[in-house]
Amino acid sequence: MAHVLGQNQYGKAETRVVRIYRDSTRHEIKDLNVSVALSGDLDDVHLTGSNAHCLPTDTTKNTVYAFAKEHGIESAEAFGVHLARHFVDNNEPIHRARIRIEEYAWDRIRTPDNSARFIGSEEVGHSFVRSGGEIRTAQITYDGDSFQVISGLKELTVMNSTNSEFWGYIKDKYTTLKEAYDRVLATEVTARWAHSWSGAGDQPNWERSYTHVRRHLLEAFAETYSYSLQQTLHAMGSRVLNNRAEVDEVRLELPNKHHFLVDLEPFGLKNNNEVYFAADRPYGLIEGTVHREGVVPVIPVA
Ligand SMILES: O=c1[nH]c(=O)c2[nH]c(=O)[nH]c2[nH]1
Repeated sequence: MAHVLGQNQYGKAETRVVRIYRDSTRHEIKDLNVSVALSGDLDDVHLTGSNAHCLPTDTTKNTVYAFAKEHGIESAEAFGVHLARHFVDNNEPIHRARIRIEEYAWDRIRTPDNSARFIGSEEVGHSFVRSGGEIRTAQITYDGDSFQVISGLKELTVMNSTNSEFWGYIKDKYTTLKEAYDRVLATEVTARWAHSWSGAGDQPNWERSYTHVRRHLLEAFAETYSYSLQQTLHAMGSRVLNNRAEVDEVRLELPNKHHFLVDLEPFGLKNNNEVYFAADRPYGLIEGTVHREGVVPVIPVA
């Protein structure tokens, strides 16, 4: 019985590229993990043994490094747009490119030492410490006609130590959860947001856009008096759409990082919402998309 070759794609995954800008003594760093996935007229590669349509994954890796030198890395998104356009526009059998990028942030190390090799304001121009915070993500897809850019972040852990309640839910014979009128709300945010830019006109200022979207996500989390993580999710997505015209859709994955009050009665102590057991699993997983009216959501539901 003949089998059908279904969707397929290939490319070098997780090319780690670090680009250092040495234009002054205050160096700049871009640290990316780039995964290329190409698809197109690739039946023969799978079916006949002919590699005539196959651009080697090794070449896609080399292209990442060469572009880091030749074009620089202005932002993860701009770099991905560049790569995607290159692979599709220059290789006839390749009809679609999907570039996934993770970006790791570095902070500058500051020191009180004022010796000559330091560049003022206690900042060391060439010394960095990897930021402990979130990982920035980007996915750029190009089909020869238009681009789709989905920016994002993951591992952004946040907590509200009050202003969160959860009550009034369905109760059945298996329900043991006590209604909460003042609880800890903590989550590790995974967010992705789709841009309206699809190739025409200038690209958005991706760095600026990212900074503001991140800020709005955090501000909405902090400012929402929450009756559920679902409500907080909607507030976070809405706030981004209300404030960032370049974004059409926001998808959030919010694990509820439960903080359970520890029973201190056995020790003769009263727990006034002060001592918690931070459980790591299982966790409630709250996921949802908020998008503009009339926009067809494009962010895949993972
Ligand atoms: O914000 C919450 N949403 C839920 O759906 C839920 N379910 C649960 O047990 N705790 C919570 N908290």
